[in-house]
Amino acid sequence: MGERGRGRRRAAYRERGRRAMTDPEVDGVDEALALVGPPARKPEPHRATPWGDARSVAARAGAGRPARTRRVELGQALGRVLAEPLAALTDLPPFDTSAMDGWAVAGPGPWEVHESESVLAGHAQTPPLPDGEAVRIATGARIPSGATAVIRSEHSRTDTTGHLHAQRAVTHGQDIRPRGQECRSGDQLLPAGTPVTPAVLGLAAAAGYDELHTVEPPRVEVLVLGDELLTAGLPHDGLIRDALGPMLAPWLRALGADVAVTRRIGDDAEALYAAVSDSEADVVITTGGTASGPVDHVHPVLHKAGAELLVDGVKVRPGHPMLLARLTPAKHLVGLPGNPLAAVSGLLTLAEPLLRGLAGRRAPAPYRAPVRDEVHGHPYDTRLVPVVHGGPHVVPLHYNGPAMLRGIAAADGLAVVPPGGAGPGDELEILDLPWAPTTEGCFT
Ligand SMILES: Nc1nc2c(c(=O)[nH]1)N[C@H]1C(S)=C(S)[C@@H](COP(=O)(O)OP(=O)(O)OC[C@H]3O[C@@H](n4cnc5c(N)ncnc54)[C@H](O)[C@@H]3O)O[C@H]1N2
Ligand code: MOO
Repeated sequence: MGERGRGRRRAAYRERGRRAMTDPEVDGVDEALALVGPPARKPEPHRATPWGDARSVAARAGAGRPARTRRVELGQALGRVLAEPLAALTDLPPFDTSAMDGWAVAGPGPWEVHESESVLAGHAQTPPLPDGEAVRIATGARIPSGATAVIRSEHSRTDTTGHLHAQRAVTHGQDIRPRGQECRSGDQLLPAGTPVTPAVLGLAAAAGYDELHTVEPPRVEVLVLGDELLTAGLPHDGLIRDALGPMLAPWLRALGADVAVTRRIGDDAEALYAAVSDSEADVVITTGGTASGPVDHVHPVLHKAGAELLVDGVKVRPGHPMLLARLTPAKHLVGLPGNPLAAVSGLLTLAEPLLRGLAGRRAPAPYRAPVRDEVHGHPYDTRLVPVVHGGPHVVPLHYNGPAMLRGIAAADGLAVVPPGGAGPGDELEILDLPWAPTTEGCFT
């Protein structure tokens, strides 16, 4: 290539780099630098683990320990997962039941009505119903023996002689829910590993349970590092608000963790060492201090604690300095980078698979969706980009830089963008967030 051609190419790279530096959609300084010029040579190989491998390592670390289980009352089981299959303790329904308010009838009509008698839900067995007779019945009440059908009140009329007539054809067994229609005692209703949702609580109660045998949620302690963090008020004098403290505990709970405490620790290696060593949590999560700045104490503290680094950096943007360490066979540490979206990336890359294993949860089925717009890629690493589901596509959101939360706050998922990026219509793996956005904003 001639000098002019090279000059033009350098100018084009500079322009792309300049755009990347200022475009909030482009993911941070690293990408910007990567775009400034064609790499003179391949980058130095580093210890960073490919994104998919890092998730597998974290999942294996979580699954490698037998889960602690406990029987808890139904009211305390929400959000845990079943430690054993949920088997029905009764037939459901437990007896033949009326599905409608109306009349229980026996044999063909018209039927003689006993107005003084009626069968209500919650009452003990009523006398048998002889052929040719009808008795008033409520939804959910036991069907008297001998009854062959239920006629809805609105489909019946009583004549002056006290006889009941059906206004529609009556079929045998209509509007009767037979005993055991939903399940028989002993049937498996749900497998072990099912998250206990409000619906599961309802099913368990209906099936006769007072307590559920559940996996104990892993205990998590969050340590927020940084001298520059304020817990209230407006940023001032180089101090900024702690965005991770308020975000992580509820997010971790949504991932099945029992967050005992969120503690703030300044940039103090001794304090961090003491907090990590003394913690009785199953998982310690730190934020910040993962890089190699003068007050980035996470690596030295792990070294001093004799921890084994299972993942030390991940080929993902944002969040590449994230790490996973084994402090003891029963205690892990996830180091989330301090940049807030980088911390989210670490949460979903390392903390989520680790906690899933410890909480006895099954992995969600991976799925892909076409992306509506072009998404810039990192030259070598995976990118995680906030998206929102919109019709058949997912829509990538702006404001996805490592220090930004504006995009993720409007997102319901993260798209996994391979090195080099994706074009409109390309199918990308999607990591769902455990909630749907409640606000709309001008982000797309
Ligand atoms: N020489 C290098 N420097 C940096 C690298 C690198 O590879 N080489 N990586 C950059 C990347 S990428 C990230 S991400 C950060 C990771 O930094 P740390 O984990 O050490 O985090 P800090 O330095 O403590 O903080 C980074 C940034 O985030 C802000 N922060 C920290 N905690 C919070 C919080 N709770 N709420 C809101 N904001 C927070 C902090 O003020 C900094 O601005 O390192 C780069 N540097
Ligand atoms: O991009 Mo860093 O990876 O800001 O997390």
